[in-house]
Amino acid sequence: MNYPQEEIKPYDGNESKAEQVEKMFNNIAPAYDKLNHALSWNIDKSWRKKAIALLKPFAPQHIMDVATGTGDFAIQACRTLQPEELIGTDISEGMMNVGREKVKREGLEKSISFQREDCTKLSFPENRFDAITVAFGIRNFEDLDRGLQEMYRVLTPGGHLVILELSEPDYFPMKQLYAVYSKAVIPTLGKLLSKDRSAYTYLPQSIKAFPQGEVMQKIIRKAGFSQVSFKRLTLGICTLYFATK
Ligand SMILES: C[S@@+](CC[C@H](N)C(=O)[O-])C[C@H]1O[C@@H](n2cnc3c(N)ncnc32)[C@H](O)[C@@H]1O
Repeated sequence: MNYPQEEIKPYDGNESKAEQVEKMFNNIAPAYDKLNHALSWNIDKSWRKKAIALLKPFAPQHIMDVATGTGDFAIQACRTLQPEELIGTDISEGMMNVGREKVKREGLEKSISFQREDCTKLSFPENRFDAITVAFGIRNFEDLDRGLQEMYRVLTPGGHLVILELSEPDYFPMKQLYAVYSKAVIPTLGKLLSKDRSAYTYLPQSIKAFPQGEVMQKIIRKAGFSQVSFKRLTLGICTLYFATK
């Protein structure tokens, strides 16, 4: 255990964090998209857009979307970047099944495929991808360092990593607004729509514990990445990290 969020699990019980996270996302998969867009008031779409725009100048052809979930980031990246292949990877088949249906509906099956992979032990060879994206997934890893090292290993030299992660705002008024929103609105709406209150209590707790800004920048560097930069979005409720192998 290196970081506090690695200790925070969605449920009580002895299963590992990875097992509990997989169970949680399988549970909430049918409600995830609706809840995600409702809780973020659709701002998540513009965050993904900003992240994808960073990759555009490099025209990556082999992309992996880690913790792809229901595939929103993968679909948006595929439309904008038009790569030769985009593989969405995740530990939750329930989430990816929703994604598979969406990809079919969008007619993108030729470009996007899904594969069950735990990012802390990827089955891909070295230098396999020229870009990796991760949106709102890295916070759930049982071993953050290992996950970053694995992404570094499978990226080609000069390839890019883009991470979007939720964060806690530092300043008035967003700090105070966020405190109320995360303690009252998120767990209540989460329980109502997904029937899994633990999942939406876990969400703000894991955001609070997760390394942010400069601290996270150092952790990404420690995994081997260079030119690591970050930008706070929407007054700090989300942070966008960009790094190069
Ligand atoms: C909040 S969802 C994000 C989904 C998607 N990226 C998006 O932008 O909506 C987080 C996803 O991370 C996945 N996940 C958690 N730990 C993982 C791991 N170790 N390896 C791969 N995926 C993981 C979960 O199963 C879940 O689908």
